[in-house]
Amino acid sequence: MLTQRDSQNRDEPGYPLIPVWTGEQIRAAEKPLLDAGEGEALMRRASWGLAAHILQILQAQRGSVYGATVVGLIGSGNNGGDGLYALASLRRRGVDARAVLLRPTCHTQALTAFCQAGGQLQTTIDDGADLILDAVVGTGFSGSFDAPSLPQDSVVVACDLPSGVDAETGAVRGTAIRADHTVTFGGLKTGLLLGQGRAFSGVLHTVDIGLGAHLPEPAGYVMSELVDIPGTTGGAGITTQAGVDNLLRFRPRDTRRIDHSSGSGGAARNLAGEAVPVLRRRGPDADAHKYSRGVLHLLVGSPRYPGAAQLSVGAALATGVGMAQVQAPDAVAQAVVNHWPETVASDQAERAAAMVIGPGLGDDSQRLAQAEALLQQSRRNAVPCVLDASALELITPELLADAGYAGSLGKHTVLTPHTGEAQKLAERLGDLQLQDALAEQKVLAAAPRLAQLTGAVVVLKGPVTVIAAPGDEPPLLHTEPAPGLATAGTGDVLAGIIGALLATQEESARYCAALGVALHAAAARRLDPRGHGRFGASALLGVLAD
Ligand SMILES: NC(=O)C1=CN([C@@H]2O[C@H](COP(=O)(O)OP(=O)(O)OC[C@H]3O[C@@H](n4cnc5c(N)ncnc54)[C@H](O)[C@@H]3O)[C@@H](O)[C@H]2O)[C@@H](O)CC1
Ligand SMILES: Nc1ncnc2c1ncn2[C@@H]1O[C@H](COP(=O)(O)OP(=O)(O)O)[C@@H](O)[C@H]1O
Repeated sequence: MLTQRDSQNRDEPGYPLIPVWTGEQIRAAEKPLLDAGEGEALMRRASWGLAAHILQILQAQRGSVYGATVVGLIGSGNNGGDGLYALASLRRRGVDARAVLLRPTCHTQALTAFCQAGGQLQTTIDDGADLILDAVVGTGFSGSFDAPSLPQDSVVVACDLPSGVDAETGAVRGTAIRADHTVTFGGLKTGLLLGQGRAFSGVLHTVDIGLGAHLPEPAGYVMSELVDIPGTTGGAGITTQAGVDNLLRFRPRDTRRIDHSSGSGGAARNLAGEAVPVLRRRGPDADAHKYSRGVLHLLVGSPRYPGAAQLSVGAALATGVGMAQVQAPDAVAQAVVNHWPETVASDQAERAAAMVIGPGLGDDSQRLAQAEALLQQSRRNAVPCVLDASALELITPELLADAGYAGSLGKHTVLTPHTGEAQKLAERLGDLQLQDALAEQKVLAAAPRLAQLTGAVVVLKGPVTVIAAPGDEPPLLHTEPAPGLATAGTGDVLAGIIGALLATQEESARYCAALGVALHAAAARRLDPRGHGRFGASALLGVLAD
């Protein structure tokens, strides 16, 4: 039976978590199967899935597959083998599939299968091809890649990973082939979502090649921007072909197509019927009052940056709190109250269920002293707290070493640095491992390291945002593009959103931080679905409540 709360939540968008692995993890999962002599079977499954996706793409593009021209660019390893087997399958469906061998050697059995299906080798890449298949190099990529030039008008499909993209970091080494679609095997790879990998991969499709039980704990979970789609979600440890495709293809504007009336009390499920974790905001209890719902205390703004206070308070109100109270110099507090009359100006944080410390404090020494005192109060009483912007400068080796706190800020504290702020923190804490990870743009390593060093939840912000908690829970990633967020003040909005969630949700700080990041980006994508970036941070406030 559904409770009143469940029925409210069913209308609330949720963000299913999809597991992702590094290329090395996928290769390690394949190893026992390869050792058991199943390599050929894996390759057949991969290539069959690849061909099936190419047929769908051709069908959508041309209205039919018969007579379509596909040119495969074939490398020397198993990636090329997958490509050749897929081309052989396509020929059997009436596709004019040809191959260009880009290296002196290739997978011999796959070449034989291609030739037996009537395939011809050629030395040039035709201008008129409907589709180019990039099967030059996949997870075995080393060194640097020199991408061939491709005809402008052909759709490009990458086999497993666009050639030239690092399977772990998404970095392009040399030049890479830019794909419109990537069909990847065994599970989503981090390199398809991080760095330049996201832009080079196009639409992602996955093919389940039966690695299931061999897959290790994921390197992280990517938050999908979706509501419930019963039966179509890729779950932990299982990546389902239809599931992940649907998840990654859906966009917020498509949500009207999703049937809220069917389903299972709001839980997303994978094709095996298993529940997958979904991040979802809860509304207030019917019998809540403002104090039980949660008071958020914000120490924000300074004479130099009064606007930051307006943004973070406005974001907290639009996200939903029992009460927002602002601690700021009189003129700043007055401006906030004039703009948001429901706000209470207060220098006392006694009733606070959560705090936001930092947006707009700048280098105002008086404000920073107040911030330090409030941080100590949060620490003493374990009050959930967001530390943002210049409040991050309060984190020093001495603060962490403070007796009684075991070298930790505590899992109730959320730090929200962008990579520049994280770099400064790394230097202040003297941690070379973190400095190196940041310098190499290895955000999936950097965020957990900072969480480990501080004992706090870390939101490492950027085009891809990584949320990591101390301990062994895998990091969460937000990768859906929202380039318009690269504008002043959006970080202040994020701090207010996360603060409101900490004050009102019965969930961990890690959960609230991740949900806040998803709500923030979803608001930007609703406001600016095409990514034109023609909005300022304050416009986000108007769409946060949607
Ligand atoms: N291992 C397996 O059993 C399976 C592997 N699969 C496929 O196999 C791929 C991995 O296969 P491999 O381990 O053979 O590796 P790849 O085929 O990805 O790459 C290795 C080959 O590419 C060449 N190469 C490396 N760096 C290069 C560069 N910078 N420029 C040009 N050529 C370069 C190497 O000389 C080597 O021959 C996966 O991406 C996937 O497509 C799938 O068939 C599923 C099963
Ligand atoms: N190119 C981008 N794509 C998506 N999100 C971005 C991009 N650049 C910045 N962001 C997001 O915008 C916000 C900026 O925060 P921050 O740098 O603290 O801004 P400010 O201090 O001006 O408020 C973060 O949430 C970050 O993840």
